[in-house]
Amino acid sequence: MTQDLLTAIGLMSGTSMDGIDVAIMRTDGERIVERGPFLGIPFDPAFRQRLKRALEDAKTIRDRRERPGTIAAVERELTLRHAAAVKEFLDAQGLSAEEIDVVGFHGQTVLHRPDEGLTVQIGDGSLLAREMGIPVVYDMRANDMVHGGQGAPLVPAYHAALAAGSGRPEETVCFVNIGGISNLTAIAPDGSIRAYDSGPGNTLIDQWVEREAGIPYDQGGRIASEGRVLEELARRYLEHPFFSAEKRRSLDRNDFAPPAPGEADLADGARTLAHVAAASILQSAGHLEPFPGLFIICGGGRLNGIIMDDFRSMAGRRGARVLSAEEAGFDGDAMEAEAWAYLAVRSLKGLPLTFPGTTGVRKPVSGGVLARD
Ligand SMILES: Nc1ncnc2c1ncn2[C@@H]1O[C@H](COP(=O)(O)OP(=O)(O)OP(=O)(O)O)[C@@H](O)[C@H]1O
Ligand SMILES: CC(=O)N[C@H]1[C@@H]2OC[C@@H](O2)[C@@H](O)[C@@H]1O[C@H](C)C(=O)O
Repeated sequence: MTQDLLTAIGLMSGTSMDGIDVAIMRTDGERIVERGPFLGIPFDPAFRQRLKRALEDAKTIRDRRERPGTIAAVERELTLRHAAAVKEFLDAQGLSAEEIDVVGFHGQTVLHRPDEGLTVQIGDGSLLAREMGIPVVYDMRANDMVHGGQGAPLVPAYHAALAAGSGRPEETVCFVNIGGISNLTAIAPDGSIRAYDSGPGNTLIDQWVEREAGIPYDQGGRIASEGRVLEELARRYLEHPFFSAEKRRSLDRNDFAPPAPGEADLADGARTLAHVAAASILQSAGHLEPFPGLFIICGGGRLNGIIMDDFRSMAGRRGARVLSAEEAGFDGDAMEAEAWAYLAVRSLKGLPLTFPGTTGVRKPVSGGVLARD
């Protein structure tokens, strides 16, 4: 593996627990030479329930190698599902395993407590490498934490590469990923990066509509479009100490809880939580100096029209433009999986994955564990 340009597959299963994203790219770990096709494979409801159970079981973990309760079995199943996803992707693209240099494997975050220096992503990198016959880089967050970082977000190095490939901007450009949790990366014209988690993204909406209506998410924001914002409830979320703290900290899915039953009807709850998702990004972007001129919105939340409308009008009042990833020439579904492909190549080359301006790590550090096939 001495050649400069590598072909890498990235695998992401994010905090929404909606499925496995597969992307492919060619890169030298600095420039993105080519972004390829993308495949999203949803989890069936029964497996999502097993993942949720694993998140519950993870609450007792004190050492990141522990696998209490159902976790060991779920980790194996998750890994085999990733191997099957790669096979499906390769078959669909007419590619063979020999044509892939490396796979970047995120795994599933089951616990994230940056204040205790603890982050756990389940996923057996060695098993995945053996199943696929391709080397795997996994566990990319741990080394950052060892060096005083928050262990997240890791996508910013990739956002910076995308921005660098789009020419020199004259204003601060801010990538926003609205996944289960939202995070942002601001890239100044001089190339400097600031990044951090910005608040709850879709996770509250997903948990709310699942509990109230038995559906996994509010498609297009249609339920929200029939409701109104409950100001009291919204304020309770937006006054959370996370937004006003001196130090930016990364979030766990459980840092915010959905409204209690009876606090809102279905539509008003969905509308209020969509407003909270948009307003939290704006509140968090308020820590940036100068305020960005352009926001590029990625992740599943960009498909919720109410979040987008709210965010457009709030950012517009601050004089900023808002584009979806696609409007900016990127693929908003594939971006995180692409990032894991990019980071895997950086890891192989010993390049930094995180920086003081992204995770608060003491110095730029690489990371990840290499499992050979
Ligand atoms: N068509 C749609 N309309 C509205 N919301 C959608 C749509 N499609 C996806 N979403 C939302 O996006 C979520 C998935 O987003 P994404 O895949 O970016 O998150 P993730 O990668 O799991 O999370 P994270 O980035 O926090 O790790 C879904 O759970 C849902 O809430
Ligand atoms: C611990 C963990 O898995 N964090 C996720 C989560 O989902 C979004 C946000 O919170 C971000 O910090 C991170 O994922 C993205 C992919 C990242 O590390 O950049």
